[in-house]
Amino acid sequence: MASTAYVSAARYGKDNVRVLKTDRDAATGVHTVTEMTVSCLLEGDIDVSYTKGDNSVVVATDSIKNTIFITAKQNPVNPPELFAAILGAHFIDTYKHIHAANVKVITHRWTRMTIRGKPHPHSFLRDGEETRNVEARISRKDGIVITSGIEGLTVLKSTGSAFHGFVRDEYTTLPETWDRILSTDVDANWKWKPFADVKAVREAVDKFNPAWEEAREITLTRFAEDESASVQNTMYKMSEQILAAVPDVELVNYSLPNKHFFELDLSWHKGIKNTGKDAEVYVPQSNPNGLIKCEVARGSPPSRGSHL
Ligand SMILES: O=c1[nH]c(=O)c2[nH]c(=O)[nH]c2[nH]1
Repeated sequence: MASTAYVSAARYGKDNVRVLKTDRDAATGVHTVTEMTVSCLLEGDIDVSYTKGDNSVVVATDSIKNTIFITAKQNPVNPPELFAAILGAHFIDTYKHIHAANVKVITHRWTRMTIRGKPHPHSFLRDGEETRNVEARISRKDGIVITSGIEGLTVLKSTGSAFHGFVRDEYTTLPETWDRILSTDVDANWKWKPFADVKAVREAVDKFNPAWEEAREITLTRFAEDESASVQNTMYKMSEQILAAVPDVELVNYSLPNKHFFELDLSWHKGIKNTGKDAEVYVPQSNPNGLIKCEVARGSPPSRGSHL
């Protein structure tokens, strides 16, 4: 049968590779731990593995998993941006027919314990489900493109958030509010200007941790201090400030669920006042939730042309 189909895109590899690396300072006895979940998907001249069952082009996903462990043993895993670049570059440097590697590194929190008022040398706690994420695409054609981010940082403020002036029509039931609870799980990322190769990433190595700290600090400070007109407006201010603080970043993205807390009318019970300025007991909603996203770039918007 003449073929009427072809592989228009393909990638494969190992996902959810869990790795823990310890660093033991011999002089001080202080340990540091890094726990990561790694994904590594390859692209290249691999179509025949799909179309003909020809496995001669397949680097087994099991070998990709082994390579992740060996790369973690032989290289620093901090900052994760450098680790991701080194890991991805290995595949295009080692296999001529592999043209790109897509690496994702999720770093989980293990924060040093404070015991009897002192930082403990080898005990850690999981202080929240927040992760530090890196996605890197390492390709022959485009060099190394890295996006760093924060995910799962859950925050709430009990005032300093309003939402009014929105479209009111025959579909609208939501009352305007000048004071509401605002809560979200922060998913933010910042895309770096492309790097030519691993050497260029090494030269930028001191920029990654401060950028993550800045982005996290800006997110928390803006969230706390902004007299929020909407999730949209608050997230834009955060993005703008990250672009200003980190010159090598070209794009900032936020994706924020609006986790609603409904007021509860309790007036049916002995006339209890629990709405408006008397609201104290709220009902947290699991779903549905708002979902507000934006991407913010440097400079001025391109002209969008006429909509006429
Ligand atoms: O900050 C908000 N943005 C919205 O777009 C929106 N829509 C809504 O119902 N509540 C909110 N809150």
